[in-house]
Amino acid sequence: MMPKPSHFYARLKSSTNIVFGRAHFLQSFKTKYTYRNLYGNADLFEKTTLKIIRDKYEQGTALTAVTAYDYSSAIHVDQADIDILLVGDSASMVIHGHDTTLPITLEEMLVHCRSVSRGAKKAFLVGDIPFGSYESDDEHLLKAAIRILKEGGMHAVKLEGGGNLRVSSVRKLNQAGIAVMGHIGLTPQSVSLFGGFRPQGNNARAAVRLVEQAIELQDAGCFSIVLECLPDCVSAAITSSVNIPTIGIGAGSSTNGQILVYHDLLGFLQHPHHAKVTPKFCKQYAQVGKVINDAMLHFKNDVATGVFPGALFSPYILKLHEREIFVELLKKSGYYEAASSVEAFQSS
Ligand SMILES: Nc1nc(=O)c2c([nH]1)NC[C@@H]1CN(c3ccc(C(=O)N[C@@H](CCC(=O)O)C(=O)O)cc3)CN21
Ligand SMILES: CC(C)C(=O)C(=O)O
Ligand SMILES: [Mg+2]
Repeated sequence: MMPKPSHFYARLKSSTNIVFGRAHFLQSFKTKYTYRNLYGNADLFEKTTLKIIRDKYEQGTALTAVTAYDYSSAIHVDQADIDILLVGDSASMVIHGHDTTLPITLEEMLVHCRSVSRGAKKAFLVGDIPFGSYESDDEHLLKAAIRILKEGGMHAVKLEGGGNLRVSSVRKLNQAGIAVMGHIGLTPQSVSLFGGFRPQGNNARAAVRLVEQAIELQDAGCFSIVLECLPDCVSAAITSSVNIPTIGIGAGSSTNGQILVYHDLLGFLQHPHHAKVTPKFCKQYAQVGKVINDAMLHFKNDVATGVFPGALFSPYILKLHEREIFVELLKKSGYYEAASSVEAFQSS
């Protein structure tokens, strides 16, 4: 049961120091009422906090992360107890069919976030801040991030890149109470600058810069960092330099966790267009695209040959008595063709 508002004020009033009073109030609120009061199910809430990620990291358990873009994919990811579910701006490519992640809008991302948050009950939900939402000013970024949490139902946001501007953005987001995941290495939103989806950290100076960026992002308050398309030894250097979990994609085995795009992991996209954007570091754990193609052809063939739906998949029945009246009524109204088609049906 939620405490009545009068309890809040009584407790606050009775404290001599308002700062102490607030801390005391929060502590006693937490222990006395537990999160069950706020979220309905304390077990589920516990599982969705950052704590589980932190605990796994500290225990040395590898973290798993997968992207999802809608309700049904979110359920699949969630049911497998994947730790982190990322609503990636890769949706721009795998869902919307663009060649890069640049065109997807904040509004489109929010649709994906809302859909995913309805399906996922356990995973920690992270939403990518799309290109164009943080390049101009922090005000803009803050508004986008707040919408991703408030309207999209995410638990945290992810933003790409390092350097002074990003570090200051991460600080501002943290000040606003928003958990941030960093993302360095191949940051697809910089495809224009990179001139393609080019692997990063392939010379010593660039590799050192990445280590520095990771440390800066950690110090700014990121709870985790995605490392994309880096040599294994560069990921290892980064991972050992920070005390927050690194999550790799095409970044070798030395990170604290791995992330893959849903469709890549499932071998969803067998279409030639996707062959060109399914990176070579993706392991396909199934050939779902082939399963879909085969099912489509099977359905088409069944309809063409009359196998589907057949009696088995035609569940709605007019009882014999009603059918006879139906025929009579049709005849009375002069619908002779309709009547004989019902009769033919009866005799078949
Ligand atoms: N389906 C999908 N999977 C992803 O992992 C993914 C996306 N889409 N979209 C957003 C980014 C883009 N990513 C990519 C895309 C292509 C390569 C790739 O093929 N790189 C080549 C070099 C290409 C070049 O030099 O132009 C490579 O050799 O790694 C890598 C990462 C990773 N992300
Ligand atoms: C590949 C992951 C890390 C991502 O940012 C995305 O899917 O958008
Ligand atoms: Mg992304």
